[in-house]
Amino acid sequence: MSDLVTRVLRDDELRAANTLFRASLHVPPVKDEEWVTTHRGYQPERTLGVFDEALIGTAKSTDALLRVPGGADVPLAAVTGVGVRADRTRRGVLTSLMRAQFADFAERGIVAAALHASEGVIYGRFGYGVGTLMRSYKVRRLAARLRSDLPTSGEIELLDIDAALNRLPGSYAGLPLRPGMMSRPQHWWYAVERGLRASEEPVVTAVHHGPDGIDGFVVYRVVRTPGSDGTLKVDDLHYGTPEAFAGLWRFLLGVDLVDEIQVGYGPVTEPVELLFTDPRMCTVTEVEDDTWVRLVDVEAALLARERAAGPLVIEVDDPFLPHNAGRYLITPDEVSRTERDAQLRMGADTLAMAYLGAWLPSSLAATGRIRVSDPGAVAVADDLFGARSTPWCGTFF
Ligand SMILES: CC(=O)SCCNC(=O)CCNC(=O)[C@H](O)C(C)(C)COP(=O)(O)OP(=O)(O)OC[C@H]1O[C@@H](n2cnc3c(N)ncnc32)[C@H](O)[C@@H]1OP(=O)(O)O
Repeated sequence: MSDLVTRVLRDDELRAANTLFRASLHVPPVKDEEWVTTHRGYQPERTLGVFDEALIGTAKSTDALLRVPGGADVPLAAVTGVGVRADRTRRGVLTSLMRAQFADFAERGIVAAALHASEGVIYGRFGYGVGTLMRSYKVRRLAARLRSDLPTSGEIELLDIDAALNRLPGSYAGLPLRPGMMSRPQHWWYAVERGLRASEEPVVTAVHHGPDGIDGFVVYRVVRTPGSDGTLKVDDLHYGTPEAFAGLWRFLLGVDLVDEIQVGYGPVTEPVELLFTDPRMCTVTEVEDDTWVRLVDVEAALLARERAAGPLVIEVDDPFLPHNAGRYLITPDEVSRTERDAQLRMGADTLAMAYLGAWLPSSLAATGRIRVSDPGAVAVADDLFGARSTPWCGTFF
């Protein structure tokens, strides 16, 4: 593999990278007329390519911010567009891309990286772990009744695509974020634009106006098949107040010619079923991994999140990013390197699974992912990393 070259791609090489990525997912290339909007989704200088005689592998990222427990934001690289030419897989091309990406992230002070994995076996070896979770659910639109004690204030307004692209970025930026959520950089909205404009079904955006402006929105499509009522598919749903939560659902339940509402990407701990007089109107169809998170700078990551318990000494193994390897003393006041004996030992991937609160350390210990030298430390770690709600990213990239 020594004759491989891995480097940042020039702007005029991005289309080939996009075509390669799509081919690796068995998806046709974008059409000429779609390339203009697709291209705008690429942040300059953030796409890597691996070459032998030709381009054989690619990965890209977008700079953003990650909300961590306690409310701080850390620099995030949102990684996507990973693909290797089918006749060049299993020769270390992805490994080379990951090494080059992490070197760049570390140099630029990125604290964490995140991605949506196409398969569960790929990214653990590079120190990524399941850091947020998501659930899919469906609601019986014709039978569901909202509880009478829900708030009723606020107004719904429909926006066309141009107005939505104009107003949603600012609206999203003003909403409170859960741990695991991220800022949405302009390049992300550019990438969304192509999907909105290329959709076969009309895409509808409804915003909820509260007393201080837009405090929630939903983006959806209605899919109708001959002989049956439609299915309303929610692509994006965010809100900042109970009024907006109830108001958006009141609106969705009122959309005509719809039998079922499907939400494919929601938070695990979002009490939608409690909006209805009969909670069984909502059926959870799937709970699965959302983002895989990689702590590029373990010390900075631990410092940034809330630490309401401790002291705790953990040892982190990180063969892929050795600067992270070693022992850390974590207390409510500080995070520092230490020579003290470790109470818990874990890989960087496992720490990433606990970091945002997706998995309790006791669960990680029970499944052998955390090696325990001091059994009393497991409860301390649960108090330290345990979350009030299951982290969720809520932005697909
Ligand atoms: C964030 C995103 O964009 S997710 C989309 C990822 N892309 C895809 O799924 C498209 C289709 N797949 C591909 O393009 C490629 O197979 C990739 C990118 C998944 C892997 O690329 P490769 O160059 O084959 O990976 P590489 O050779 O560096 O593999 C490193 C190790 O991971 C293993 N590995 C990599 N991919 C897989 C896989 N899909 N299944 C099982 N093992 C895998 C390799 O066997 C190797 O193991 P080893 O070190 O024990 O020998």
